[in-house]
Amino acid sequence: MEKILIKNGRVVDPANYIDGKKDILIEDGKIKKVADFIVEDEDTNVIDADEKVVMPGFIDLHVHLREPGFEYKETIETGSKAAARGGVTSICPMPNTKPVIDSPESVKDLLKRAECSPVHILPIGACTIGQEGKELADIEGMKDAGIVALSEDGKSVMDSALFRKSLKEAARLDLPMFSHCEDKALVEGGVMNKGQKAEELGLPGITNSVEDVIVARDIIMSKEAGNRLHLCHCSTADSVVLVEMAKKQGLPVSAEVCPHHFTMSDDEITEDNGRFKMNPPLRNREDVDALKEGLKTGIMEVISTDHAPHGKEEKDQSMLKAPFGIVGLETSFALGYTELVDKGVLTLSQLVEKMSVNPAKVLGIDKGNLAPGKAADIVIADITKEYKIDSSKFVSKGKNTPFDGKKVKGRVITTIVDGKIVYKY
Ligand SMILES: NC(=O)N[C@@H](CC(=O)O)C(=O)O
Ligand SMILES: [Zn+2]
Ligand SMILES: [Zn+2]
Repeated sequence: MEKILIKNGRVVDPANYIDGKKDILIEDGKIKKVADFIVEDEDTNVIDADEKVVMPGFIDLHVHLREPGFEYKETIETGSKAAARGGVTSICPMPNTKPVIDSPESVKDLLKRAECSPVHILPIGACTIGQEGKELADIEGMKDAGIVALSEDGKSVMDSALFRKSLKEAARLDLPMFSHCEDKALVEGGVMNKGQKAEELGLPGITNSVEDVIVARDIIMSKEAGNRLHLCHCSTADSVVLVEMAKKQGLPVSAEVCPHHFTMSDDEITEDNGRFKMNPPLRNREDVDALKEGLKTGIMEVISTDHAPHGKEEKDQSMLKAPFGIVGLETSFALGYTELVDKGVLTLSQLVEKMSVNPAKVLGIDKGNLAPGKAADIVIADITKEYKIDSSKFVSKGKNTPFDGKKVKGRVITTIVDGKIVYKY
């Protein structure tokens, strides 16, 4: 296998308290050496990373790949290539495909399909059969087949007694539960955040309580069941309050924030168009500020995208009709760098913690770390030059983003997975 030497880059590796100029030698898919100066052999591929940052590859805990069943929106191939383009070296696909990933056979089928992927694919299994919320799935069988977490994402398991059963299985099998928090009955047809903007556009609103009551329920129920809980796409100020409360009690609770929720508030929605529609919705400024503060203080530990590709026709219509969801794999680092690091909310090292180190901790996997001996999952990025997000360049089939044309900094230049270059700008 090719030897790679990454020279002169600013290595940002918070797991090893490193933020400074280093060379990294990669051999046999692993990190061989990290030092101030490494001399290359003749047969080494040297990557000049001068003025670039070198980080552990990002791990995205929340991605929708749409295969099987909705290949017109995305396939495993296009979604995983989008990940590579975004510097994301491991992705966790959610089970809301058709059929749903709810059995050992469907997990095995997914992993077989995933052989085409340039990045690691770590599947998530559904809590209930068909995500119908009626009957518990074969969780143990799915664990044996290779799932890394459980989630009913797309909805909550609204039957609390059934949810308790899945939490107990999660605890028994040591699988984290990834909760999509949404009280279905409270949605009442809402399509965007309830507030002045929704009124202006004449659209039905989604209140914060839709999320908050299930965040509270899931924390309380996980405390009783003894499972690890990871709260998906937190969007409200009170989610942050509740996560802080759980942490103060020492509960194994983690929470993620998606780039769109810390980048944009509902007052920035310019028109009634599906590209502004996702679940949970873009919230108000106070919520956005609370999420940023939560990221800064460390209450919110993970940034993941909830990459949710949809077809052009589906999305290019009123929010009343368009499906929920926006893409994120190819813009997450740029939005994180631009909105959080460049604006002084986080250091670059803290951003890497939230995109690489902490997601690995949530899963309990040995990644997000550039020490010698570790797998060489690495991203090299340029954080100096400003550019505009251009959705027509996305390799994802989904072009549905509200950030087209947005000026950002933070461009992924090279992505390496297990010592192999899988993307080059
Ligand atoms: N986030 C979304 O708006 N949509 C997701 C489902 C989900 O993450 O809940 C999807 O699968 O499209
Ligand atoms: Zn969700
Ligand atoms: Zn999702």
